[in-house]
Amino acid sequence: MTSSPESGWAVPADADSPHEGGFRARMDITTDRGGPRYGEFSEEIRRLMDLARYACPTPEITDELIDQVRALNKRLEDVQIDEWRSPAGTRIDLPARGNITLPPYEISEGGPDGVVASVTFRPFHLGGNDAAHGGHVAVAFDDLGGMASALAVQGITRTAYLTVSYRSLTPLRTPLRMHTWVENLDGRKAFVKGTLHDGDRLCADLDALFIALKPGQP
Ligand SMILES: CCCCCCCCCCCC(=O)SCCNC(=O)CCNC(=O)[C@H](O)C(C)(C)COP(=O)(O)OP(=O)(O)OC[C@H]1O[C@@H](n2cnc3c(N)ncnc32)[C@H](O)[C@@H]1OP(=O)(O)O
Repeated sequence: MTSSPESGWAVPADADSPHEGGFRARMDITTDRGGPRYGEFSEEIRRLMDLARYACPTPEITDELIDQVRALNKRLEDVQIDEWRSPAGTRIDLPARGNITLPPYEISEGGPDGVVASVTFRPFHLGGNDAAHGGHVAVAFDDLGGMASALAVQGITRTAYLTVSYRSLTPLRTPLRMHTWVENLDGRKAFVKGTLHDGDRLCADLDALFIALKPGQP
C-alpha cells in the first residue's frame, strides 16, 4: 500500500512488507529510495525543526507559515508508505539511516568491539541552557546500543531496560563520540555499555539490556 489513508497518519503494511513479527526480520536497506537528493531533503527538514524551535514569528508571519507548512504536509500525505519501506530508517548511506527522528550520527566503526559514531545534537534537541535534552541523549544510546547488540546477536533486538547516567552537560552543534558495546552476551540477553564524550570529557554513559527477538515475535 503506497497511498495514505484519509487521516494521513499510520499506513499499514501490505503482504510484500519485509517484516515478520514486531521488528524487521530482515532489514530492507536501500541507498536509492527517495532519490539521490533524499539526504538533502532530510537535512532541510532537520533545519526546519531547528529554526522552528527558536522562531518567534509575528502573528502575520505565523499565518503565512501555517499556509506554507500545510501545503508541504499535503504534498507529503500523497507519498506515504509503511514504516518498513520508508527511506527514513532504511537509507544506510545517510546519517542515522535517514531517520529524522534520531539525532544525526555517522558510524566510523561497527563490529564485534561495538559501534563508534559521531553524533551531533542539533538546536532542535535543546533541553535547556544550550545543552541537549536528556531524552534525546537516551534516544541516541538506544539506537546505537541496539545496533551494537544486533551485531553481537546477528539479529533483531529490543530494549528491555536502558539507564543513562548524565555526567556533564551535552553540548549542541558539536560532533560528539558515542561508543556502545556488548559487555556480556547470555543467550538472548545482550548487556550493553556505552559512553558519550565531548573530546576527553564524559557527558553520559549507558547501562542497558537488549533481548534478541524470537522468530515472529511481535
Ligand atoms: C543494521 C541495522 C541495525 C538496526 C539497529 C536499530 C536499533 C534500534 C533500537 C531501538 C530499540 C527500541 O527502541 S525497542 C523499543 C522499546 N522496548 C520495548 O518496547 C520492549 C517491550 N518489552 C518487550 O517487548 C519484552 O518485554 C521483551 C522483548 C524485552 C522481552 O520479552 P520476551 O522476549 O518474552 O523475553 P522474557 O522471557 O520476558 O525475558 C528474556 C530474559 O530477559 C530477562 N528480562 C526481560 N526483561 C528484563 C528487564 N526489564 N530487566 C531484566 N531482565 C529482563 C528475563 O528475565 C529473561 O531472563 P532469563 O530468564 O532468560 O535469564
